[in-house]
Amino acid sequence: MNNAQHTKAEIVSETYQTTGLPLLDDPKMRVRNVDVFYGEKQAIFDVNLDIGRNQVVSMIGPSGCGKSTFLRCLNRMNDTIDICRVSGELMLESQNIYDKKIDVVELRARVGMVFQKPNPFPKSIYENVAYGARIHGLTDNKVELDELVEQSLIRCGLWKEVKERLDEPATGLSGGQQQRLCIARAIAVNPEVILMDEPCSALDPIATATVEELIRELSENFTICIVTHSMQQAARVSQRTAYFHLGKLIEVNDTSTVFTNPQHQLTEEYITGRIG
Ligand SMILES: Nc1ncnc2c1ncn2[C@@H]1O[C@H](COP(=O)(O)OP(=O)(O)OP(=O)(O)O)[C@@H](O)[C@H]1O
Repeated sequence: MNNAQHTKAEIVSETYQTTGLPLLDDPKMRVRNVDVFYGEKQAIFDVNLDIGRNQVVSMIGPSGCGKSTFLRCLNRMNDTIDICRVSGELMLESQNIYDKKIDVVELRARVGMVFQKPNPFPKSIYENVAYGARIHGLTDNKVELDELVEQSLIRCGLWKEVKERLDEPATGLSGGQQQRLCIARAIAVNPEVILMDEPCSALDPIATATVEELIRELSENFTICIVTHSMQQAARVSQRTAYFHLGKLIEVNDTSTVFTNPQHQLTEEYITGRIG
């Protein structure tokens, strides 16, 4: 470890208490004292954060700072990693999502996820959207299902592009279309929260702009948490931004404050490009 890194680690441990406004009135999700370990190694340290309703919150920070790990706590996706252990309290409305009685499949319908690489099922465009609704028992009725598929695709701006080819394989769509299809699949089960882990990193600039526009529109009805490597993207799509460093939530505030008037030295160094 060189001196500069050493100093950063010291800054984080000496001053660790999240700067800004991590807590909100009447949040959608409430995270308290969350630690995450992979085996012996701690990846997230004592995070306290409220996720506001019908808002977009961005998670930013250098590679390996724990953004994805934190995001995956919010719908227990870390349960799929054997060595991963999460402690602390994570509430969705008034329910502790780590309660033993929680049905994780139901939880993931309430808190949906969109991944970095578009991952449509190897099925038709129609089936990709209808599948979740069927397995979650929303409807089996063909007319209702048709309506649900159409509405979900309309909301994702994809209907006009695919309505003549609903029975074709989803894998035949472009990358940007596939990602919008994955978002349509997530919203078809009417989630309360949508988690997005770098949803545009595999897309070209035009497809990225379309997905960003979609994220802004969806935030009218859904709570959205997005991990992004792009500060410009965080600035364009989110109302709040959370800056992570070495597993700690250093600063969170409304997005314009984080980018124009950061309160913590580490946030400032990151947004001015001095931490990569
Ligand atoms: N499955 C895993 N097993 C062991 N360690 C892991 C695992 N996933 C992540 N880690 C470690 O946890 C820490 C945080 O990783 P994480 O992927 O959450 O960071 P990130 O900020 O999302 O990084 P990136 O921006 O590069 O995607 C890193 O030190 C990483 O090596």
